Amino acid sequence: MSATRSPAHSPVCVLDVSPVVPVVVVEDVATAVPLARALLAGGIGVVELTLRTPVALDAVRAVALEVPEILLGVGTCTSADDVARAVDAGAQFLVSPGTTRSLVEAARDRDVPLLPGVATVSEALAALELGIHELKFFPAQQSGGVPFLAALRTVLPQVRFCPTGGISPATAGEYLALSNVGCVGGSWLTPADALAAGDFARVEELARAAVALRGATGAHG
Ligand SMILES: O=C[C@H](O)COP(=O)(O)O
Ligand SMILES: CC(=O)C(=O)O
Repeated sequence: MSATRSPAHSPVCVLDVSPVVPVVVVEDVATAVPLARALLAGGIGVVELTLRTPVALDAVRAVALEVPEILLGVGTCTSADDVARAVDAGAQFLVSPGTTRSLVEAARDRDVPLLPGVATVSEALAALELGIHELKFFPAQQSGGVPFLAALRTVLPQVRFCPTGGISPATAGEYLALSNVGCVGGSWLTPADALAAGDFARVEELARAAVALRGATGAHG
């Protein structure tokens, strides 16, 4: 089954949909649709389903068909084959922990935005050379966190980031207050225990709290 969905127009809109992009590891395909609906109910209009489990592509297909209102990303794309499989399953944008020319070209061939990861200035420069200005900063907390991104504002003002990795509700606001951060990524909105227990009310509640982070960050620094 190949889902047909409109691709997101550019990674710019991916960074602007929500203060937090939920990064989800789906262990049981039956949780995919209810978790996507819970995120939407809590005010989060985007989800990144990672290619880290055997059921991941089935989950993407299910959400693409049954929750068309949510902007659907597929993460942990590490090869051109992953890109093809993700787009065939219904991905509207793609996320990768790193940046390679083959990933960028594969995504462009399919006309689907890619949010590729970088963790150093040289990697960010290489991405700029490939024409990409919207980047994932991964793993964010482990790679220098807020001070690193703050330092980049002066030397790479043309780049905007979605920091992901090790971010929590307690630290997300510091990232969101930076002018070069569009949104943050994190797995805390869809905890494994809540998904296993079918506790989608908790997912909705976590989504609601994540939406409120934007208002709590104040002016961009
Ligand atoms: O693998 C890391 C994910 O992209 C983010 O996960 P985390 O929010 O649990 O650090
Ligand atoms: C972590 C990350 O960047 C991904 O799963 O795509």
